[in-house]
Amino acid sequence: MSLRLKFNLVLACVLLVAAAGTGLYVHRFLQKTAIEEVQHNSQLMMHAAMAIRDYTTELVKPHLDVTLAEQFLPQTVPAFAATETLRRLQSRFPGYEYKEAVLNPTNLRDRANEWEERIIKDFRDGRADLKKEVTGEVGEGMHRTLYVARPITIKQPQCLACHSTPAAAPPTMLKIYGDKNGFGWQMNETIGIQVVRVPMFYPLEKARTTFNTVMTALAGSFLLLFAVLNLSLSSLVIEPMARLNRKLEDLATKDFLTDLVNRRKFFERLEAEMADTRIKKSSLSVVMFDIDFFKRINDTFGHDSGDVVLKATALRVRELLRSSDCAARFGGEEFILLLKETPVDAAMAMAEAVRARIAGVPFDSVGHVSASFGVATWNQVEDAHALIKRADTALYVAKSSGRNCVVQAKDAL
Ligand SMILES: Nc1nc2c(ncn2[C@@H]2O[C@H](COP(=O)(O)OP(=O)(O)OP(=O)(O)O)[C@@H](O)[C@H]2O)c(=O)[nH]1
Repeated sequence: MSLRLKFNLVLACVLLVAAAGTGLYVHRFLQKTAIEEVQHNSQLMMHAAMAIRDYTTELVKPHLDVTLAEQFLPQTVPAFAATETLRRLQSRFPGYEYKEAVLNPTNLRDRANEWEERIIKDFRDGRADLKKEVTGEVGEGMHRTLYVARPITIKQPQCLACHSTPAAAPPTMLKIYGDKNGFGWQMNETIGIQVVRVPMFYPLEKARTTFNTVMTALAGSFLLLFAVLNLSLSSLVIEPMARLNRKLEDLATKDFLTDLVNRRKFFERLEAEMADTRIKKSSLSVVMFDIDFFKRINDTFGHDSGDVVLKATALRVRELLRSSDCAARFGGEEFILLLKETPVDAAMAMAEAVRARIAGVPFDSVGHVSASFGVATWNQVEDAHALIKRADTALYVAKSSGRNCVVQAKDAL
């Protein structure tokens, strides 16, 4: 696995974990904030209703009670005042509701529905604490609302003036509401609940939009970070390392005088090509050659001139080889060629071409130079050392046969 792939996998994992962690935290925080906002709004409505009730009882009712004998004014009833006032909010704030739900109301508009009845009964039967509010959620999606319910318990005897029996009630009230409903209330009886309903859709929708915005910004930042870290990784680590690796590879495999591969690399290539040749059932040859009387060149023209001859020889060899072949400096003034898919006749011809190229054109400031050649074709059985040994022996024969010639190695026993 490449360094970049490993780095990107680790980085992607870290960023995913960070995004998931942040997402979870932000989501919870926004949901909590949205619910708190709804709760705050519901408390605000409940307290507004209580304030209107108190205002009506203390500042409105005493002034209008004197007219009760001639005309019953519902505006003097605290429940009516609170309900009517908060109902006017609904045109500006749809879904925000206040209701005084009663089991047996004077005004049938206030009759409790099924789930309100359940809450009233919870208070009446002691399943809910009369001193506390009950809160909960109803509905789904767009219609999901939070409700707060407080018990309405008869605590003041003057309430019973209108609600004990029709005979005790003001005739002006009976004229409006009749004598069928809203009677029989008892002291300390929980007759209904004040209910506030606040829609949860808007704060939750706001939380969802905020969450999406935060996560999109986070994803954008992470993508930017990903790109910047990748670019930095390339320029600060991967490219310098690749350059260093190439240098190390060159140091380990190249001959720096001739720029040919060295002995170690040649063996590696030879063994790989032998395996390939065996699979393809093809042929492979090596040509070993050594410059004749090289010591004399050094001694006559100097060591530097000897180096120039070695470099020029490498160049001449390279010009003749195919790209699939390989030329190596085997040591001192000794070279070796690896010829792929080359039977012995073609290898002999190549060796002869190289010999002619070296001997045919004089070298700068040194003049005529020659070399002796040994050619061996792999017999598909021997190992790399044995093959080279046979080429070396043939080269020795070429040297002892007068030099500047090509000798074919004997077959291995
Ligand atoms: N200039 C130079 N000379 C080298 C290098 N490596 C080895 N030599 C010289 O090559 C010479 C090889 O000499 P010998 O082994 O006697 O061979 P030769 O003189 O070529 O004689 P034959 O091979 O028998 O034809 C030695 O003098 C080495 O010092 C090198 O990198 N540069």
